[in-house]
Amino acid sequence: MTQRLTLRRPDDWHVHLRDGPMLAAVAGYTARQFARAIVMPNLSPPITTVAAAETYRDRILAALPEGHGFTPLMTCYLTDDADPQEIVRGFEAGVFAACKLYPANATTNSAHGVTDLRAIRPVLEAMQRAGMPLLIHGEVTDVTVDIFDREAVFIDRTLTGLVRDFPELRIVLEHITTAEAAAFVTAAGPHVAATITPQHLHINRNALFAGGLRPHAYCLPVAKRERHRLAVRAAAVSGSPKFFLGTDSAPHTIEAKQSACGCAGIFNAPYALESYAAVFDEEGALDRLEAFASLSGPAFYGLPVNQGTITLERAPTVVPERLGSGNTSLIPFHAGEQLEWRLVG
Ligand SMILES: NC(=O)N[C@@H](CC(=O)O)C(=O)O
Ligand SMILES: [Zn+2]
Ligand SMILES: [Zn+2]
Repeated sequence: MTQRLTLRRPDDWHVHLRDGPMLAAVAGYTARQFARAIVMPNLSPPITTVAAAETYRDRILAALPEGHGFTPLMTCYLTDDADPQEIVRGFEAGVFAACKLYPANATTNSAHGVTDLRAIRPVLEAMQRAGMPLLIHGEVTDVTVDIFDREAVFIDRTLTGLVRDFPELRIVLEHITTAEAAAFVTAAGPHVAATITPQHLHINRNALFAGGLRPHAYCLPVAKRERHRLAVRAAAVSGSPKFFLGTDSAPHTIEAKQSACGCAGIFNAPYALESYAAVFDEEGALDRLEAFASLSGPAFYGLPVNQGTITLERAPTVVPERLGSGNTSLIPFHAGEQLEWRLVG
């Protein structure tokens, strides 16, 4: 049995670091586990300009402890009136690593998202020419579509056409949750990839209702049936460079989660690597964790792999019931559970 695992320093290709006191509370957890992270722009108001991304990046760096060695990779939130020039200028200046497409009202802080892809065709054309990645929250917002089908329907109604019309556009289907998404990405060309969260590898939709309503298991896209979890797991451990790590760590205050209308989002940053390691271990695929966590993401984004390594040790780790204090007290993913791996440095 493998007892120690040393990997190139990994990156998180999808994280919500928030702003203000919540940023201060959570940034260190991500910086402790990852060298770089793609930081989601769904603040209120969203990050839509180069200037806003630069000042947000400064606030992230200011929230980190001395000597953190962490690089936030900033993203631009697409709206119907997104400006292709501003976006490409930000990409070429090294401020924007990618653009994020939220279908309007699909998820947290997506009210300003795109209502009709036709509105952003000039942006997509400019991104395709520049080689700038498009990151997609892939769910339809049509309320007549069952919530558990919204990802699969998005693939049929939107993504298939997008990939056909923009064959050179680099696309990441974020936080995939279905067998359909895994199959679509596998079958698509090398410009199409996907990120996978820890929660969608660990839980199926039963977790939302285990003995009662479980707000801390609620995120979007919502966890699906077991057969989908198994398909997403198979994709993650397949060794395919199209599937890589993106935690989608999405902290909300306890009050916002434990509410009559609770927010979507699972806070998984503190034990993300331990959580992924558990999955790769259970699947007999620990030898593929490095590709998933540290190699395939940089390859897709055209960035160098990180210098240095991290080490995971087989040792029981009990995840606390709660982290932090006051207004930024948070319930982490796996709260109160034991994971069999520990990040030792
Ligand atoms: N994943 C979530 O459930 N929530 C995210 C938004 C998102 O990534 O869709 C958030 O910002 O809270
Ligand atoms: Zn999302
Ligand atoms: Zn997200």
